[in-house]
Amino acid sequence: MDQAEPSQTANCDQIPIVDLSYLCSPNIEERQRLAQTIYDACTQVGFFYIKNHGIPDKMINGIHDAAERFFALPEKQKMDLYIGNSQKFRGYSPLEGEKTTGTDDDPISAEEATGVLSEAFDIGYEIALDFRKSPSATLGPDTYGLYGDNQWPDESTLAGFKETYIEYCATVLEFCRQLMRIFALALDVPEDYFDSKIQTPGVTSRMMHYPAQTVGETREGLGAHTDWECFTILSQGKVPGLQVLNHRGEWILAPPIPGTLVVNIADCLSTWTNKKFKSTIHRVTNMSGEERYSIPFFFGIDYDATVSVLDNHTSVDNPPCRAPFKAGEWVREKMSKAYVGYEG
Ligand SMILES: O=C(O)CCC(=O)C(=O)O
Ligand SMILES: [Fe+2]
Repeated sequence: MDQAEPSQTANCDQIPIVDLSYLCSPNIEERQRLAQTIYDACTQVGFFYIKNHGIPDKMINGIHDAAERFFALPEKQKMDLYIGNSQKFRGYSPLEGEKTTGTDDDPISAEEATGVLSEAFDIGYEIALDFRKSPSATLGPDTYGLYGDNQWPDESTLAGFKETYIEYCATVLEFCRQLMRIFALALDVPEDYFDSKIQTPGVTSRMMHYPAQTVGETREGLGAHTDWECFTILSQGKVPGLQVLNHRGEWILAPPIPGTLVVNIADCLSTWTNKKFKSTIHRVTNMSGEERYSIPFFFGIDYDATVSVLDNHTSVDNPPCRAPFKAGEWVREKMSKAYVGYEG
């Protein structure tokens, strides 16, 4: 892993903490200052903790309780929601259901891919988790087969589970739209630059459960990877396990810090910036001796929208790193590789 390209490693020994108090400040200078801090974190590290983010503790605790209740269900009940039954990669993925497939520069072939030491429950964008959509709205075209059709446990199995998860996602989704405006400022484009591209955003969230690893265990909780969308908002609960690759090829720890969430830049936003923002490689190894639960929320632009390197981030000496592509095409291809064994 010491061969990774600079845009995928953190240039630091520690993950910075960013105070988001001014995220929605009416004062543009305060927003600009925050944008500069975020620019520095994204160009040097690709990961940062956020505090004063406005997502209530009660909601975060509620979603972790829901995750613990979900994973405590008998395997049979979880398998009723098996992700392999979904055309859209939604549902329950049992222990070792997902494979470590490596990164673009350091891929692991399907034959050599090992199962991860975690189980997960995945959902994607649906109308109910978007405060901006009326409950009677319907989903538009689904060119890439990634919107809607979540597999939810019944109320009789897990009372309140769906409502809790939907409310959490709706709140985080709105927060992400706001964060996208600060990223626009940080990238020196109009603050509303991305607004038209996040009408029906490409969103996935997952609950994850990592059993405590024992000494000598060679499987990882989650293998080294970059995320695929624009950025990720991660709630880690209380148990450490997340590690981030730095420029010296060392895995630095990103333990939970009370009152914070973690943000990391993912491939699509890194591409918009011609890789100036790092999509940093990370992994999870749970050596804590305790069960670990985390809730990543992956935020991307509308699947039908095009990711295209920003003109003001290219020059004759620094041409676009990639030709424009549809967000949905990229995400679908990545998902098909990670969930080896079925096509979705
Ligand atoms: O569980 C974590 O802390 C990180 C999970 C993660 O990196 C992912 O799901 O992409
Ligand atoms: Fe990740």
